[in-house]
Amino acid sequence: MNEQCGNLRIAGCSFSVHPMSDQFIEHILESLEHVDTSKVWMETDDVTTTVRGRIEHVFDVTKAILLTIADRGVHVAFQGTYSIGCPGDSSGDAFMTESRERMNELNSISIDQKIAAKFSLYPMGGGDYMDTIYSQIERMEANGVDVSRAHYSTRLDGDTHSIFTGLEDVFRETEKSGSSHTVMTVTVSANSPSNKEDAS
Ligand SMILES: Cc1ncc(C[n+]2csc(CCO)c2C)c(N)n1
Repeated sequence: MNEQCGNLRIAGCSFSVHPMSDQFIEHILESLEHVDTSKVWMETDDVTTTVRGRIEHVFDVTKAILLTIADRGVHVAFQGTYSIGCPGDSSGDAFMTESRERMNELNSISIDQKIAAKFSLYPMGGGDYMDTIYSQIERMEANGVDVSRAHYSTRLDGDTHSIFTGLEDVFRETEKSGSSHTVMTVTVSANSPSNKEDAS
C-alpha cells in the first residue's frame, strides 16, 4: 500500500560508475538494467545517472548498482553527489508517494564487499555547519566504520553496508538538524589492486 508523504522533500543522487575493465559498457548498462529502479525517477546520459525520490530508495538503488558491478570482481570507482532540499519537478515528485520498502536490499545484503570511500558533507542554509559536520563524522564511527581524516573529506574503510547505512544516517540527520539544502559527495573504490590488505 502506498503512503502519502506530502511533507517529505525529494532527495536525489547524480552518480557515475567507472569499471576498470574492457567490458565497462556491459558492466554499466547491465547494472542499471539489473537493479530495481521502479521506486525512483531515473535518467542516464553519457556522463551520469540521476535518481530521485525518497531518501531510502536513492541510497538503495545507488548501493545496489555499485555492488552489482563490484560483485563481479572488477575494480570499480563510484562518484555520487547526493542532494536534498532542491525543489523537484513534478515528474520526480510523483515518486515521493512510493512505500518505504527497499526493492534491492534482499539482493544487496547477500553481497559481502569491502570498500574504501571518502565523503564530504555540505549542510547549507542553517546553523553552525562545522558543528553539524563534526557530529556527523562521530556518528559514522558508531556504525562500525573505520573513519580517518583526509583533506577536504573524511575517509571511510569497511563493509559496503555499514558505510552506506552510515552515509544515509548522516544525510538524514543533517537534514533533520535544520539544513535547508544538504549536499553530500561520495567517492568509492572497490576491488582496487592497490588495496593495502590485498597488496603484498
Ligand atoms: C551510473 C552511470 N551512469 C552513466 C554513466 C555514463 N556512461 C559512461 S559509459 C556508459 C555506457 C555506454 O554509453 C555510460 C552510460 C556512467 N559511467 N555511470
